[in-house]
This record gives sequence, C-alpha cells and structure tokens, in this order.
Amino acid sequence: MTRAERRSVSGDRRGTETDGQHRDLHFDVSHHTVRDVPGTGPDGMISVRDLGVRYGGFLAVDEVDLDFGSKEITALIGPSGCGKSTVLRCLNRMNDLIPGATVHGRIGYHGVDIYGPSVDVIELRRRIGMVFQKPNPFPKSIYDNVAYGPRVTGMRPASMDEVVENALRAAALWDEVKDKLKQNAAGLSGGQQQRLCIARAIATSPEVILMDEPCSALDPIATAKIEDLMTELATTFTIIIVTHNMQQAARVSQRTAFFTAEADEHGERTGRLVEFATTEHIFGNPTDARTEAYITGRFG
Ligand SMILES: Nc1ncnc2c1ncn2[C@@H]1O[C@H](COP(=O)(O)OP(=O)(O)OP(=O)(O)O)[C@@H](O)[C@H]1O
Repeated sequence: MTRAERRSVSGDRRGTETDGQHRDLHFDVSHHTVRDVPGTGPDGMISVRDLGVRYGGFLAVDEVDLDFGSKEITALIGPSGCGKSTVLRCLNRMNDLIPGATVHGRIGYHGVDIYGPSVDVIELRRRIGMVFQKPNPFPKSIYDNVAYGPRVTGMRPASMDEVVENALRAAALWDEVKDKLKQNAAGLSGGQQQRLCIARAIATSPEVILMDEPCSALDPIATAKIEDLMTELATTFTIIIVTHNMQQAARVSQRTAFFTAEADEHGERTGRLVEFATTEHIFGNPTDARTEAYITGRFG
C-alpha cells in the first residue's frame, strides 16, 4: 500500500474531540501480556506508520514510521521545531487537546489503532502516561497528587495508601517525603517535584511513560537522579523521552530517533524522521550525514 493509500484509509482525525465523548468506549488490550515480552528490541508494542500532524494548515511533521519496544528507553532527538514533542503527544493523544491539530497516519498500540472509534482516551492515557518538561504538581498534598490519577480513572485499589507508597518508592521519592505526605507539593524542590510527577504517572499502573524533556528545568544533580530513575523504571515500563541533551540520550536510551526539519520549496519546515536505530549506532556510526552533523554539534 502506498503512503497516499494508507492515508486515505486512516483518514484525518480532528484534534478537537473531548475526553468525555470517549468515556463510555472501551479500550481493551487486556489480553496482551506485554510484561512477558522480553525487552530486547522493538516488538511493535507501539507502531507508528506514516504519521503526520498539522496545526491548522501547517504540516508540522510528516511520514514518521517508528516502532517502540517494551521495557526499553527510546530517545527522540533533533533540532528545535523538528516535531519531537508533536510526535510524542500523538502517542497518547495529547494533541487532541490542541484546537486545530489534526493527525493522519496510524498508531498501533498492541495492534489497536489508538485513533480508532472505540478507543477510550482516558484509558489510553492511563496506560500511556506523560511527564512534562516543567514539574507541574497540582496545588494539593503530596499524597493527593499521587492518588489523583487512580481516583479520577476510577481505580478502586484495596489500599490507596499502598498505591501511593509504591508509586513514591518507584519514583525514588518515598524516603524524602514519607513523613510529610499531607504537606503541599509546592514545598518540594524542583527535582523532587519532577519525581513526584513521575510517581503520579506511575500510580495509574501505565505500561508506557512519555517524557518531554523531563530534566530541562533541573540542575545537574536532580538531572542525574532522574536519569538513574529512568534506567530503573525501564525494567518495568517502556519509556519514550524527548531530549535536547544528546549526552542524556546517549546515557539512558537503547534506541534513538533523529528528526530534522528542512525548508521545502515554499519555505515550510516540516519535521521528518531521518534515522532510527540503536543508540550505539546513532552516536557511534550514523548512516545519514545529517545525523552525524547534528550529533557532532555541526548543526542544530
Ligand atoms: N500548538 C501548536 N500550534 C501551532 N504550531 C505548533 C504547536 N505546537 C507546535 N507547533 C509547531 O510545530 C512544529 C513542531 O513543534 P514541536 O514542539 O513538536 O517541535 P520540537 O522538535 O519538540 O521543538 P522543541 O525542541 O523546540 O521543543 C514547530 O514548527 C512548532 O512551531
């Protein structure tokens, strides 16, 4: 099937649907046991085919094909404006929240088209959580921040205290906050707040955690802690991270996707995937000259 044919099959998806419209719809991937899949390579848990995104008339990114494997860390890198965050946001349909954003192509999650008509977007985002660039805890207690996701997604754990403790332990924050769980999260340091946001994402038992430049607002010590944490989390979760920091991509990820945006004859800069390979290959022996120029600091 050609790209054009695939596009007409999957069609354009408006980005203006609200979560509420999908609340009654079921997104059932429970028969897939991804935790049994060895994390040795892209196993197609998430497969992106011919993905493109428009913001109004502007084609921000196009023709993206990627496969993400379970329990590994994939880094999305490239110069500013090449569409890394846009692609990341498509993976749990966060672009639905941007008025005027339209998505075409296909994203399969355990073989289910996440833009399909029967997908429950709330459930999708429970399974594919997100951590943002700037730590954004809610103006609530540490405990309530972590309990928030399980509460709003209707999880009924036997013990919420246990869910909160486990998530905070997994985010390497428990020891620092266990005696002040009722205090407001705003009192934590930036690095602690970001680990709290990771705990908040973990609390809903996701399979995948998307991270959009999670360390860019942090100092080097807090960054090192989050990087260590990512490596630890990847034994349980699949992590996809957007980062500007190439050393970080090289340190933490097993696979790297390099994007760039070159102006076409009309001057429109559409982001495209240049190369997707093991991190070792991308940083040691890239195939494309543009990748090499970027990782050696000659452009971007
Ligand atoms: N909400 C939006 N509305 C309109 N255009 C947008 C929006 N978000 C992103 N864009 C545009 O889409 C293109 C890709 O942006 P995106 O943020 O995905 O790139 P990026 O590679 O993540 O950039 P950066 O590294 O600077 O964060 C850019 O030209 C950007 O200006």
